[in-house]
Amino acid sequence: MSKIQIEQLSKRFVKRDKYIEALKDITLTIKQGEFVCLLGPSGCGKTTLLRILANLEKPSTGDVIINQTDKKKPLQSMVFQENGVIPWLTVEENVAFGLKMRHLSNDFVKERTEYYLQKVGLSKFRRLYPKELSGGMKQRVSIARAFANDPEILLMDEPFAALDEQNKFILQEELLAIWQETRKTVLFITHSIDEALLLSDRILLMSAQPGKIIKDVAIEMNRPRSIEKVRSDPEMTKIFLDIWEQLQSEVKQTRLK
Ligand SMILES: Nc1ncnc2c1ncn2[C@@H]1O[C@H](COP(=O)(O)OP(=O)(O)OP(=O)(O)O)[C@@H](O)[C@H]1O
Repeated sequence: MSKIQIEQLSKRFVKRDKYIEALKDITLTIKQGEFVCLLGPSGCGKTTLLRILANLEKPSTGDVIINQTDKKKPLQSMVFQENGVIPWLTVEENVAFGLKMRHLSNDFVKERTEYYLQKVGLSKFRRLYPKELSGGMKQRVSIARAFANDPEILLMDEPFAALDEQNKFILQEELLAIWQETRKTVLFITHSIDEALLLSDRILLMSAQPGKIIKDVAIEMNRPRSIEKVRSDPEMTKIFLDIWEQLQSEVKQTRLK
């Protein structure tokens, strides 16, 4: 069943007296429960596409349809690279925030909050404020909140980009464990091919500006995956090199513009 349908989408921005063609003719279907990573050179329009899906930006032309199965659920939740937590709320209050806004029963909010705090290993830090947390802990709060909201789709914009390698691997595996349980439809932006290979059912590669989808690769490796398995698998190495070459050529084009 299709969860997200994008038809002939283009986006132009006006900057001073010039047009910037950020996205061009994007047509795409994402299935219910699919984990899709979006890769592409800097400035190719990845965040713009995510913002359109989050209804923070309107397409210039074309349509976006998110297939809503439950009207009581939010359509989407977003996780950003940084600053996604509310500084004056505790860890627990941050995770519960979306649920409280929907006026759900206190017992339900408490149970869901507790569940996701445990999933990301933050139960004993529940009373801390964001300024008392490390970068990795803050991202865990954002992930817990996004999943606790139980949205129709999850939009993640380089959520691990600011973390050190070790923390990144741990959070990637935690995210996969929660995703495998919930089977949310996820659209995840990354600059890392390794990250995309580890996480995705499918990788979409975008061209240099104006952003178009130039490659759509199914990643069929069995789950659960680990970075060690991904790096030692010959098929994954082949896909890595293929995407690497194409990405390099798109990055070079960006530099020539
Ligand atoms: N509100 C805006 N007004 C004008 N131009 C914009 C606006 N938002 C984005 N752009 C332009 O649209 C293009 C795509 O930007 P976007 O942030 O979507 O790219 P990106 O692929 O996410 O980049 P990065 O990988 O560096 O985060 C860029 O040229 C950017 O300058």
